[in-house]
Amino acid sequence: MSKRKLSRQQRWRIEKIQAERAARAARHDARDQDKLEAGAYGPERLGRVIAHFGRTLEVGSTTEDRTYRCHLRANLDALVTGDHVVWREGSDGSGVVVARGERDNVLERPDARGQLKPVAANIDQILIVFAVEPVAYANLIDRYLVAAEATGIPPVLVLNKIDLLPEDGGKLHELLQRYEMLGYPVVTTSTQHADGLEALHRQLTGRTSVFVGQSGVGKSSLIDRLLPDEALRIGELSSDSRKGTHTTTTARLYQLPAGGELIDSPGIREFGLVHLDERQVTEGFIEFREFLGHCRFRDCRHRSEPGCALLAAVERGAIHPERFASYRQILDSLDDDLR
Ligand SMILES: Nc1nc2c(ncn2[C@@H]2O[C@H](COP(=O)(O)OP(=O)(O)OP(=O)(O)O)[C@@H](O)[C@H]2O)c(=O)[nH]1
Ligand SMILES: [Zn+2]
Repeated sequence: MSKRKLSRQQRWRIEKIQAERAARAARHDARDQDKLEAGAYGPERLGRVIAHFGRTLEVGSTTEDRTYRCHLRANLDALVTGDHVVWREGSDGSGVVVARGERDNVLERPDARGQLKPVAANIDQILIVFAVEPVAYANLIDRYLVAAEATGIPPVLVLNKIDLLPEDGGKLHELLQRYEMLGYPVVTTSTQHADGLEALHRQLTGRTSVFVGQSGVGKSSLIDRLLPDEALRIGELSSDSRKGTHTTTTARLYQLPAGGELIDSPGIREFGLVHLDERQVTEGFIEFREFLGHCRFRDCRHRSEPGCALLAAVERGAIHPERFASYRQILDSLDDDLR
């Protein structure tokens, strides 16, 4: 609803609620300040945000295998799952977060009003899961790759359900080779073999990862196998859901038994289907980069312009024609979005 359409009474109510909130936060903060000064909080410690519910955070300790419920000082901006923080433990076992570490990167998602909101931070790799069945389309993989490139977080391709591959590997082998030649790591998995996740374990160890991909490719199945303490995981989710309607969709950080972390939420899994602009799409095709800026016209849109460096590269085989077709297709879909 636009601001103009609010009645005076509605506006007054909203202002009153906001003022009450601010007053409450200030009271909290004054209390914190008193407690901090009185030494009711322990020394500063490092931690990482495991999950958050508004200004209440679950913070993982870097030195112990447990988490602490913390709140956030009023002078700090909202934190997201994966943020590194400095926090202090209170005498009652809860804590207060006093500072946020620099973010390496942040993953954003549009909220209900279409505005981008951060959902997770400090991610080392985006695992783009696709499968033998439902069959992986190059264009969809490219779309995920472009979205990943726009975040600056390195993508990894995970081909799941390789137990369903025909003997000769079919057309998928060719496709995988294309991405490997571009420099993208490719991992193949199957949740149906005892050792089907070995390569994936290696890729995940020591890093913070997120899984994204189309419905039905096996993300849940993979994550269930990676986090064998499933009962615990589901328990956590259901206890969260009792606290409110939106909490189940907030991202959560899981410790992988072999080392490394996984950040997961339904919103993160859908990543890739976000809106991108033309420049992001063009730069998201990494093999195009060396040709950009070399077209005859500075504002070349690489359609049919004479002297286009991209078209020339396709012509002499330096850019794969299917990748270029995919590029065009993604750009056309952006035009549709605008209509
Ligand atoms: N043959 C085979 N089937 C698999 C494999 N991994 C998952 N599946 C099956 O694929 C189907 C979809 O798996 P899910 O794990 O629900 O897929 P998802 O990506 O989480 O799907 P959404 O929850 O819709 O996003 C299920 O019937 C799984 O049993 C695999 O490696 N091989
Ligand atoms: Zn051009």
